[in-house]
Amino acid sequence: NACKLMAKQKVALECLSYHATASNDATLKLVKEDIPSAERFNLYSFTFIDFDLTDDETCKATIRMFLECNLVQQFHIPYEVLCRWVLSVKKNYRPVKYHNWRHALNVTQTMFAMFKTGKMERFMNDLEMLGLLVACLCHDLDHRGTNNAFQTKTESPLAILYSTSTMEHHHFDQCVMILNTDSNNIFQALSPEDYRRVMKLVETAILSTDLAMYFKKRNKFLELIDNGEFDWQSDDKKDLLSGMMMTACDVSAIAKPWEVQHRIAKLVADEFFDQGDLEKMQLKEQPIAMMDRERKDELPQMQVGFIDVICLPLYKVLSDTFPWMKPLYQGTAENRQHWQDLAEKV
Ligand SMILES: CCCOc1ccc(S(=O)(=O)N2CCN(C)CC2)cc1-c1nc(CC)cc(=O)[nH]1
Repeated sequence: NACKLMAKQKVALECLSYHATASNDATLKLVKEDIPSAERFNLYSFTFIDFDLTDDETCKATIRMFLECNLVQQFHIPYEVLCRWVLSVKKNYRPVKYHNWRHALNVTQTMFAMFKTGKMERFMNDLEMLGLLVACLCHDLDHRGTNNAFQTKTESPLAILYSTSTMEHHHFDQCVMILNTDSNNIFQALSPEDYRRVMKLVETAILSTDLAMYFKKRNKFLELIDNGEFDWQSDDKKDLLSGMMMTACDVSAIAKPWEVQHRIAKLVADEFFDQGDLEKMQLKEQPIAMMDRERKDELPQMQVGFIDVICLPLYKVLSDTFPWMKPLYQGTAENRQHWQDLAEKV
């Protein structure tokens, strides 16, 4: 309707004033440079840490993951297009405290480690691996550091465009916009059939990162496991497994070594508190505990809740079914103890 059209134009206008694609200089510079090995970046490990990587190195680590999965050769991705696309994706993440480019890189690296070290690649074909890595890198594009509830409450243009999974629809929109920008289309050599399939896969995967959808899907997933499901090859079962893997990657900071988890949790808290401040000032309303900086001493207890309600159940069913995913369950269980110790101190 007219209202949605207006909202779409507002969002588009905001993008017009700002070139979404990477510059040719930046692209050609990246094309010319050597790409360090996967071992140099520790890409095969579930304890990968990005803190000491420069922005340039994060782009090279991303390219290394695509090369390691043999996707560049397999799908005839022109190398310059891959470089431009990675730089364009990075450029379309905002410098917010948590949902930024570094988060996207970490989620993508966890998916890579799941394929390789977690041995999940045996359940995925090449097109699915390509789609899931692209979905991870794009899953939070143009995040503003505020959640779906905030879009609805402030009647933001995005909430008018998408009434459910508001941000996740926008992230997918941005992913499509970048692929449709000149010389950024890494899928350009795919057959029309493969193109349609991989875009559907990317859309489903990005939408599955809305935690509100996760609970519904997890129950369905648990049912399949209880019924002794193991082939995972039919489309709807593959969608379910991919959705679980996307959430597992999205929250995987919870499984990192304690110093890393503790430092990332502070970034998450700071972004939540910024939204809480906006709600106090702009909306004159009391934010939920998670976003209220006056209640920061409840944070350790909230993390224990997050681990018990969202993270451990997911990593348990994944590691029970796919044993090489166990490090994610183990890392999370260890961090639960650390958060519990802090919760008891307060
Ligand atoms: C660290 C600052 C506090 O962080 C949290 C507080 C509460 C809960 S919650 O599970 O109770 N729950 C989630 C669903 N909301 C709708 C209601 C509240 C989760 C987090 C949390 N989320 C993420 C993902 C962005 C990462 C992370 O490390 N911690």
